[in-house]
Amino acid sequence: MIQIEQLRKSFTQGSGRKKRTVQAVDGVNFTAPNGRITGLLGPNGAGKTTTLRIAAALIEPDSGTVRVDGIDVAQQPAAALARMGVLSDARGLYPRLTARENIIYYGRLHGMTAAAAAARVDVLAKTLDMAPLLERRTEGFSQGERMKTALARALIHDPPNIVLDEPTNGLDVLATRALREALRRLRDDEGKCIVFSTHIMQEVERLCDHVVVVAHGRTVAAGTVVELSAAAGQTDFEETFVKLAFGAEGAASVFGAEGAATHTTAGSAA
Ligand SMILES: Nc1ncnc2c1ncn2[C@@H]1O[C@H](COP(=O)(O)OP(=O)(O)OP(=O)(O)O)[C@@H](O)[C@H]1O
Repeated sequence: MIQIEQLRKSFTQGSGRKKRTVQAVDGVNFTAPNGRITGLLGPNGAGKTTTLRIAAALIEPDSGTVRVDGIDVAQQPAAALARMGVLSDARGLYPRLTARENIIYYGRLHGMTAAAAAARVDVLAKTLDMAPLLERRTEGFSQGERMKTALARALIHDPPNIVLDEPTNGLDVLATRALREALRRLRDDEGKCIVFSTHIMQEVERLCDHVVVVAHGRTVAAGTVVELSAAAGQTDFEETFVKLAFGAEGAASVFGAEGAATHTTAGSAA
């Protein structure tokens, strides 16, 4: 289970008169239980990646907490990461290693024995339907093949929690469907807690048990697709999302989403 409470994070850019503070995350809250797929849905710049980077102990929050199975990520990052598989947008693989070698290497970094890592690769190859890829060097892999290998690598230590940042980016329809199928299997057969971020409504409608809508760095709504649509008084989920994420000015704001989704304050002159 992943619990995020009152998360805040700002970034400062430039210096002197050009100094700007971007409030990337400004009060994100949600709980992602085991055996469920939780979608973090928000427009560009809403703070999804920053939230997931904090959850994965890649950056520290200004305030707020992330707990993974009760473990505070900021206080015990290694213990939390041992219980978490993270697929970020950087899917760097070692090109000269085969898919199997790439995956096993991460298992060894997690302290697994060679035999345990090898056995786990065979299980993952079935779950992710990637057995034919295993002995190929990853150099020249397609986006879908890279994604599967990176996901297997993230899951090598059999973590109960899985965090994916925009996992379908760059995938075609078949690769996207294969990923969805794999995530459903991980939820249904292994009871994993799965959290993924996206700005694609159809992704959320097809896959998520629970949706957390993030806008302007904040959680603005949470529930099932049906609950959110009912609360917004809409039958169409795209309309629901626009209403929840952009409010009454909805459609007009969509075109200014980048600016509308963050709060910037000019810094004082040095
Ligand atoms: N390292 C950084 N330095 C400065 N600003 C940052 C940094 N990381 C993120 N931001 C800013 O914080 C805001 C939130 O960014 P974030 O990447 O978390 O949004 P997102 O919801 O993942 O967006 P997208 O869907 O476009 O990937 C954006 O305005 C972004 O420019």
